Amino acid sequence: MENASKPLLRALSGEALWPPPFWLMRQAGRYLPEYRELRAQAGDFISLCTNPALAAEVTLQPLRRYGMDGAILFSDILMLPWAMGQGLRYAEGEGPLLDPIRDAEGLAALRPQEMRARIAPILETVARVREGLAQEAPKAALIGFAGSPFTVACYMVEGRGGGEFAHARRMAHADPALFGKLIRLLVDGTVDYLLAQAEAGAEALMLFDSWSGLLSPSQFRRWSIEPTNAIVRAIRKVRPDIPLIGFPRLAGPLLAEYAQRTGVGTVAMDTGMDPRWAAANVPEGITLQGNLDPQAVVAGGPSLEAEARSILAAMRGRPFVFNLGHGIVPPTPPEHVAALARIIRIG
Ligand SMILES: Cc1c2[nH]c(c1CCC(=O)O)Cc1[nH]c(c(CCC(=O)O)c1C)Cc1[nH]c(c(CCC(=O)O)c1C)Cc1[nH]c(c(C)c1CCC(=O)O)C2
Repeated sequence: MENASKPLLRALSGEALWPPPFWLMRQAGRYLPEYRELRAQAGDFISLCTNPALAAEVTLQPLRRYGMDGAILFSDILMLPWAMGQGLRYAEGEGPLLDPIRDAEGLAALRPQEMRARIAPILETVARVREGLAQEAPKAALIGFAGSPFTVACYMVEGRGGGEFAHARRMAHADPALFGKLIRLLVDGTVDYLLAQAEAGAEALMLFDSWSGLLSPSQFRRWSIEPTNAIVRAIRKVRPDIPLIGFPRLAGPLLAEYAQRTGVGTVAMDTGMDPRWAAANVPEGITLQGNLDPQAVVAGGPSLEAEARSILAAMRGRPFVFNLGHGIVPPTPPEHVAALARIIRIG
């Protein structure tokens, strides 16, 4: 299927379509009973991410219910440090736990040379999802992804989420040489990883910088914009036309500078971003994506409808992809997602 006939790829390449194409961050996951069933079969989360048959199935589940325009590879941003040899587990109710890297020895213990072999099952998932889409949803496009270096470094240094990543942010100030070395390792690893996903069949690539909004403006430029730009330039050399989406969550007004300077063709807006401000301050040629509050989807009803319509109205006439401002949360009733899909499709 040509790019030209896939609405998501057209919008990501700068076309204003109405109604806009949509997909939802974390569209595969615990809010779906069919996900919980396969997750239980797989055992732990890493086993699910490294089982191509199950991971491909989970990727396709939300499209069967809701007909999104995009499927996002079922994996996790922390599979990259895992593939580089960092200890990782997902504890029930605690989220990811990693063996923290706090010094040069910890960094030296990583084995980036093993990465390619360890991501093989994830690339196999990509290939299977492409086949599945060709069969079941030929107009939907496959999005590959990675975390941005800063956000992945936050988890690698801290060892866990749930706080404000004080150790990682402190290391960035106190030992920028060491933190910079970690960031460079992640830039190179992320370029390899994303190009491998593209080679395996991913049609667009997204970089999640979920925690870049914790940085001061100068640190944001150094640890979010610059590494993202390095990744974009390296990918463009090999894949000049593949759509790239950047998500600098909580960046506030720095979203405009991120859009101008990273080179991504699409920026994803978080829940707190005013779409009208973004429309006025992000260059016209850049596609916007977002940004419905995931809690509005949990609530459903008139508030869901009013919020969705207000985003649609603000984005009319612009290259735009409807999405949430952050991932779907587990308590979301599946029928509210169906209601949202109907609202978007009416435009
Ligand atoms: C920061 C981050 C992570 N992972 C991700 C981010 C960036 C986006 C964001 O800010 O949310 C990205 C991610 N994680 C997952 C996907 C898969 C594709 C999809 O969006 O459907 C994607 C794109 C699956 C997942 N990643 C995780 C799950 C839940 C695992 C389970 O089934 O128990 C899923 C479906 C686990 C995870 N993974 C991560 C955390 C903090 C957690 C625990 C919290 C939680 O459970 O939601 C790290």
